[in-house]
Amino acid sequence: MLQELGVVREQIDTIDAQMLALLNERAKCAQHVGEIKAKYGEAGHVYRPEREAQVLRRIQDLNAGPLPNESVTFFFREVMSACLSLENPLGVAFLGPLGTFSESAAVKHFGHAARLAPQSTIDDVFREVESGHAQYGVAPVENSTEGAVGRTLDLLLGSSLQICGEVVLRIHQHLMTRESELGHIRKVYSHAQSLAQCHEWLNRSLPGVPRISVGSNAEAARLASLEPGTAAIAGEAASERYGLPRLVESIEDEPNNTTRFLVLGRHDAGRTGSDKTSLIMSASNRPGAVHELLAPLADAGVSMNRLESRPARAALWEYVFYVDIEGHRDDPAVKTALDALASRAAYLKILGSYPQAVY
Ligand SMILES: O=C(O)C(=O)C[C@]1(C(=O)O)C=C[C@@H](O)C=C1
Repeated sequence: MLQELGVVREQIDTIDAQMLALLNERAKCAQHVGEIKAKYGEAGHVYRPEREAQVLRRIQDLNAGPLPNESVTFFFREVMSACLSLENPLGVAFLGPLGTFSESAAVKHFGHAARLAPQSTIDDVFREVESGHAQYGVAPVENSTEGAVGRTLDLLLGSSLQICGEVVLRIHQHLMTRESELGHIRKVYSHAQSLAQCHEWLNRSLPGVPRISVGSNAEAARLASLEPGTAAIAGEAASERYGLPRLVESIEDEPNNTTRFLVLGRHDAGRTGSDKTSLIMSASNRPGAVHELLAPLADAGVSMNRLESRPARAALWEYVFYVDIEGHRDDPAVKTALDALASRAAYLKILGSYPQAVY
């Protein structure tokens, strides 16, 4: 056996050396790209969301296995993250603390070479990017079970920031504890939203055990790592951050639980052919107004992915509508629809066009 293993390990060593040489070749190309951008006065636009989406989609198309698309996508994202950091490391603000799902979303999108800056509120995430302290921000916008994140929607209304990307994260909640059996757990810590997402599992598996709601999942994991007889419900990032073993994995009641995050910056993204555009509109308060407002989309053959209404904060209009449409604002059909919307809507704000999330 040892001889057979030795032969294959030698092959692996040779391949690793080739991969290393190729990775550094690629990194030199990225440095060269950086020099070209600087020469044409675009040094500030190092991060190119449309290019990254194209690279990842192409890799998925080329992938012949046995590695699954999820693994090769993760790997190439990290490669781009490292290459980009040679051009100019990115500062990315997100809703902290470290160990939350927002951190996982930021890492999933920007890779480990980005300089992550945890913030205490979604308002601070916006502020950090608006002030230029961070180049980009990551903010949750909707969860498949809990619905819209109202604060993010409200801030988009008044902010000058643009949406340049989206991240879709599968939310897996794990029960983590230093205890070896469920029977030893006398208290469960978690964020209220995570407790709600695991409500049925808790009723079934830990009946009568008090559930304590705390500020974040990461805080729950920190407490459970210190206090014997307790557990936390949190994601993988928290379990790794606090070295807390996962006793039962994926305990969320809804197996397709996902959260969508927006990537915010001071520019949006170029066209990739598989894009989204986000808008805010308001209609006057009379019967049929909303239907009339949305008609230009159907007329131009543009699909709507999402429609969310929020009470307007200024009493000028009763409601504002957050609309996601398929396509880029430079696509002819989208352009036609946006021109028609601009002439009908009492208020129209284009939040940005950006590549659809690459999973
Ligand atoms: O193509 C570019 O513009 C690059 O800067 C190179 C590269 C890459 O590594 O492929 C790196 C960062 C950008 O966000 C996109 C792509």
